[in-house]
Amino acid sequence: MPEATVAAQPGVREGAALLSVDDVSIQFGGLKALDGVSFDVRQGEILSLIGPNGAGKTTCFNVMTGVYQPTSGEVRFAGQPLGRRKRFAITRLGIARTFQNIRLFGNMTALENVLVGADAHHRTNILDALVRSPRHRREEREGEETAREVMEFLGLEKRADELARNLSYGDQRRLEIARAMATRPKLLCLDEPAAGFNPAEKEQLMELIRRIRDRGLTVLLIEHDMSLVMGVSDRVAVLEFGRKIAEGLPAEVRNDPAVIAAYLGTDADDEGES
Ligand SMILES: Nc1ncnc2c1ncn2[C@@H]1O[C@H](COP(=O)(O)OP(=O)(O)OP(=O)(O)O)[C@@H](O)[C@H]1O
Repeated sequence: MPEATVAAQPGVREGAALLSVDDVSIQFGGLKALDGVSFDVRQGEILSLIGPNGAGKTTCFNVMTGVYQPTSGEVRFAGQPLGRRKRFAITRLGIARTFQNIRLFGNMTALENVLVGADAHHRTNILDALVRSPRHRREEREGEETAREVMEFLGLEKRADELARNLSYGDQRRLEIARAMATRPKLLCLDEPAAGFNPAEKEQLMELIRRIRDRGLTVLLIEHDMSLVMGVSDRVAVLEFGRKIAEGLPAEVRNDPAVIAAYLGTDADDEGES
């Protein structure tokens, strides 16, 4: 993969805020899905966003990726307000995400799915594509290079020519991550990547998330599986009913009475593991 893919955001030093969610609220009819939420995702960290069902975690991702506009407050990426940028513009800025429910193109090959991600940075237009201009051919070549490198990183290189729908569940989940990584993000947002995984697969996923961070990416994780969250996160932020109720190191958060109460008084370890 080209060096720029893995480089840290220029001008953002390790540990400084890469993404800032600043007093963000969003209302759906009578429901405040997010209510004055603020937190930073620091350059180079793995931050987990946790909370009971309906707490607002996915809504937060949707606000960060241009799916929804906040009713008030602001999201800044590398110091720039996202404003009313559309999804593709936010992808180009360097934020990529996966979805809670797998969203692949089932009738396309694994490689073609990843190429969709790699295309995010293409500058050529339809005319370039029609006449197969040199720039278009160069972008295609670079896109394929990036896609194949990312697939290899995720151990999917042998699946490149298989239809996405024929891949195992675990490989489909990894393919989603590959597609997001092929957009060459600085911040990778993973929405419940361990859903449906057995303990061995969760271990592998933890290892993968660390390797992704070691490539220079910053990772924001939504996850219900507490052993994974506690095992992989540098810091954890907790939402409940659209409000942030805690933020800190994993050990601090797991012992926070408000967090324990939010998980209905059950041991946080039990959440999501049923
Ligand atoms: N487009 C929408 N229109 C109306 N309500 C919405 C919309 N999107 C989310 N909500 C509501 O906002 C609240 C927060 O939802 P969200 O999906 O962000 O929660 P979550 O923390 O991701 O939950 P889960 O862990 O179950 O995925 C929920 O009450 C949900 O029903």
